[in-house]
Amino acid sequence: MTDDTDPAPEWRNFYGRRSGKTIRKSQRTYLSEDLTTLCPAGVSRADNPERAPLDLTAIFGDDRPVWLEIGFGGGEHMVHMAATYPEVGLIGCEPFINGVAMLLGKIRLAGVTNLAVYPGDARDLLDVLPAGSLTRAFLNYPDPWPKRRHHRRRFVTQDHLVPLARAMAPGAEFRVATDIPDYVRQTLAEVPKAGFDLVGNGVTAWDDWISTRYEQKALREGRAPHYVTFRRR
Ligand SMILES: C[S@@+](CC[C@H](N)C(=O)[O-])C[C@H]1O[C@@H](n2cnc3c(N)ncnc32)[C@H](O)[C@@H]1O
Repeated sequence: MTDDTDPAPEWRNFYGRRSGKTIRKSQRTYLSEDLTTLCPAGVSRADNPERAPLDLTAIFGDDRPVWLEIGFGGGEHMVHMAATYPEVGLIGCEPFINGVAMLLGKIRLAGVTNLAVYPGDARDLLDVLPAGSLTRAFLNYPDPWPKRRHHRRRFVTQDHLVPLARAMAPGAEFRVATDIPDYVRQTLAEVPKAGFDLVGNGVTAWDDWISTRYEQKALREGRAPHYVTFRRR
């Protein structure tokens, strides 16, 4: 199949450039068949240059609570949350196209319908989420950027946290899981500055947690998980 006949060539081209990876034919099928319905219109800058807020009621079909997962990786946590909380709408973003394809496969297997997917950068999505629209957000094993000169690329910087705080309702919960002690340090220093209070910081997972691919890798390599919880002021 050539680019000209692919029903969703723009996604393949976009991610081909970003990740430098080839998308397998089976994954391409998921992308073209499922992403069309799961990806809300109006998130990308090309689609929505004015950055008008998304209509979450139209996306989920009613006024249900909406939760966000940033960087869902292979999607196991996102599908688990969607299945555990069918009364909630889950919106997730992930720029790694093979991760998006894995999520789409898991959505098919689980038969969950309360999800929306943005195959791109969290900042694009945060820009267009209505103010105060989220009641929970998950940041599971964000890219660690271990070198000191790269710490400013971490998600837990004000460039990301201020838009996240704007999108979250007062009292909303923000969960961060990481295996990197210096990431915990930066999280504890930066997240409260953006308008959150720390409500939990431990090595015991949340009751409804499901271990992710990245957590399994960390455990195999001998790194201990940290589970940090904040509440939006
Ligand atoms: C270390 S992986 C963890 C994946 C998954 N959450 C897990 O626990 O297995 C970090 C993920 O964050 C994604 N990511 C990095 N920057 C991002 C951004 N700006 N917006 C959304 N996702 C991002 C990466 O593509 C990657 O899949």
